[in-house]
Amino acid sequence: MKLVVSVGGSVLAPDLEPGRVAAYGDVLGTLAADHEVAAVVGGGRVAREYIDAARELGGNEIELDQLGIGVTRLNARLLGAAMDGPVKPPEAYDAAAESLRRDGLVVMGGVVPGQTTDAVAAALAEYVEADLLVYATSVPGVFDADPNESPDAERYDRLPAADLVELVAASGSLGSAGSNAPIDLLAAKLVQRSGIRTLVLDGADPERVRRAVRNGEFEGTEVVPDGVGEA
Ligand SMILES: Nc1ncnc2c1ncn2[C@@H]1O[C@H](COP(=O)(O)OP(=O)(O)OP(=O)(O)O)[C@@H](O)[C@H]1O
Ligand SMILES: O=c1ccn([C@@H]2O[C@H](COP(=O)(O)O)[C@@H](O)[C@H]2O)c(=O)[nH]1
Repeated sequence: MKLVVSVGGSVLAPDLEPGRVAAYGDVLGTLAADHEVAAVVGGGRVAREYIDAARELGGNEIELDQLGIGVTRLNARLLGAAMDGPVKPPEAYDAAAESLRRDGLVVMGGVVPGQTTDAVAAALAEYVEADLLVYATSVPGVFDADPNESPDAERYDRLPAADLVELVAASGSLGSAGSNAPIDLLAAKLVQRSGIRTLVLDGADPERVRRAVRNGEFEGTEVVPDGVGEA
């Protein structure tokens, strides 16, 4: 199977704890024994802190995105170091696809301003024709409202891709650099377009990613292609 895993910076390195990065490296490395594995790493709190500081200094949104991309690539290097020694993460989809073909494993961060690594993961999944896309994030799925703001928010177990697009668009998440949402709008649209099976789960423990891939056991939200499961 060809697998793309989006590893949120907030789950990989919330506090730069090497043990957690090693645990992710171990899980992805083990999965790579049986599958082709591409990991796309986010920027997390550190990216947001840089972006906030640069915004106060008067940086424009593209400059702030570029800072964010820099941090995602640092995090990608960190995860790469945990797996196979430090490597420079590919900066474009064709280079990432080439590494994936050659090595069966690739780790990358951001690509261009104006999006998040959610969209990078969805685009890479479409580019390499992945069988499965997993978002390992800081919340246990997609909810009908932000679960960190609304204690009564309910999780979707299965969500048609069109509904995901609608929900993300309604939340106004297509915003400024460093904004947070379960998946950004571009990612949601790419997931819809590609029809690739997509899971959103709590990635705090990388074992959840392993179980989801290995046994199909997972708690979170499965984004299903439009029309699937409808009467
Ligand atoms: N409807 C929703 N369902 C789930 N999460 C939501 C929703 N709306 C907003 N969120 C927010 O989306 C965020 C998703 O996690 P987060 O921003 O930490 O992204 P990440 O991709 O895991 O990591 P990174 O920090 O690298 O961006 C959470 O902070 C959560 O509060
Ligand atoms: O392709 C990309 C990836 C990221 N950015 C910017 O970086 C931050 C942090 O990325 P997350 O995926 O949200 O952790 C993001 O908010 C963007 O500002 C980008 O511009 N392009």
